[in-house]
Amino acid sequence: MALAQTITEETKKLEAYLRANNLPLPSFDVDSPADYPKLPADIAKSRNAIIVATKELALLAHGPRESVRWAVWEFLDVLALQLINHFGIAKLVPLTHPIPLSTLSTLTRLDPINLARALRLVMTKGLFHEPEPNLIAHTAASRALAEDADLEAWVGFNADDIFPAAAHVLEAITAYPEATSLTRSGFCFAFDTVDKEPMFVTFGKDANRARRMGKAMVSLTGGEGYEVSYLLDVEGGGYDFGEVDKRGGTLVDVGGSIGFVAVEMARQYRNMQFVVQDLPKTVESAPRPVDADEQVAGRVRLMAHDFWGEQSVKGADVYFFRWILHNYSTPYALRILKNTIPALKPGARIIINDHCLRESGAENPWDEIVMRRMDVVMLALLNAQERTEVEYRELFRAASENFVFLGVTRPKGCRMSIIEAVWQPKEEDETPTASGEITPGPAAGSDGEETATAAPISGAGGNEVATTATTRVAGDS
Ligand SMILES: C[S@@+](CC[C@H](N)C(=O)[O-])C[C@H]1O[C@@H](n2cnc3c(N)ncnc32)[C@H](O)[C@@H]1O
Repeated sequence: MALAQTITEETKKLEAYLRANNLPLPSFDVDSPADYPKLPADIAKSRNAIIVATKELALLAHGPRESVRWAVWEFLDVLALQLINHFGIAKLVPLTHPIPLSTLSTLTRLDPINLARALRLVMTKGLFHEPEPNLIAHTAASRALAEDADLEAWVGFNADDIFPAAAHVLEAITAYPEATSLTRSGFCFAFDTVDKEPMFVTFGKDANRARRMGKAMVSLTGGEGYEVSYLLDVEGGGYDFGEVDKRGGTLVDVGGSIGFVAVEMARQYRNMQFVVQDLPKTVESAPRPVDADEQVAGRVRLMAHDFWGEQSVKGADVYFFRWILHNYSTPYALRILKNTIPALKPGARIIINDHCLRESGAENPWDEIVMRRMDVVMLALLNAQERTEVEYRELFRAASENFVFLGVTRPKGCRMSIIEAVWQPKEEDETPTASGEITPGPAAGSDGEETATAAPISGAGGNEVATTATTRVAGDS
């Protein structure tokens, strides 16, 4: 079988590389590294081929009917991981020696039966093992969960927030088939906030939940294919801010969280100025100073700003949106772009750093799975979506004819794309604010209902999206 041959050949290449470089061979052993080292491109390709071929071969070996029968049971694996994570079991198991199940059950509120069944199901995913009956020990994967607080947060956010939201998507899209409103998503149905508030507002009221999502985002950003370094690696296809840097230009990172992306940019580009905008509570939680290097910290300004209001930093060179527009269906995404327009000077760039979906099957199969899943996560949480190049182009066109869409690039090895447009107003359209000096005004606040009105444009699959959406964007978010 060709797949079996691929697995053999590519595994040999991977193993030879690891041995030649004195690197540990992959193992479930508790002392094995939790991550692969950075591999050269050809070996990374081999590793990917193994992942894809083993998955495909397993599907073929199961056969069509059995594959479908058991595919729909995968949520039970999530349930078991949710229990293990929620009750902090990974931290209760000693790293150095096994623990009797009976002893472990005295350390947790999970009763012995539920503890044992959750453990034994996650064991099938490589977390924990049972060297002898009723003796529980760590594997490398369960150790990672015990030691990596961001990974724990990632599992918690997915299992406790996204999992219930996903379970309510059917109810949400049955009641509201257009699926564009931020307050009518699966998440809102799951947590009883339909027509009350969007997810970000719910999280804004609960510091622990908001912190967990923030840490989960850090875990995702540290994961393979999402590192900020891709964006900044010019030779590898990242964005070249050299020209903006040369003239000491300004980049506004809209929804820039606690500034970690801007800080990485500022470390590489030593002349540029950065403004990081986010909601007040997020900005308050940013480290002060934002970086230990004074030269960097002195050029990164944190600012509370609500992007449902007009952009208050006028005349910057770049308005940067990373993981922002994919959080919103088209009416809202348009609103965000339109709120930026009054601040734009001719030549100003909008740079979006998000997934850009290609046609089905164009990605390598593992990237395809991750990106398609992310698209559905956006549906479940926010009635939002990942977009294709055509949809981005259309989004800019619908926001204003004065945007010139420059296209989409994608750094090698990265799942995220760089989508760029430039503001080129026809002369009569130029506004006085848009051509002058940078005026970082006070943060705009919004205090209640916002109505996002958009011309009808085609959404994914050619469906027309609603032209008007109403969302609460309360100041307490
Ligand atoms: C998915 S995170 C992306 C964060 C960051 N750009 C990154 O690349 O990791 C979305 C961010 O948008 C912020 N946000 C949500 N609503 C906002 C609003 N109305 N105005 C400004 N920021 C907002 C959130 O607080 C969060 O930091």
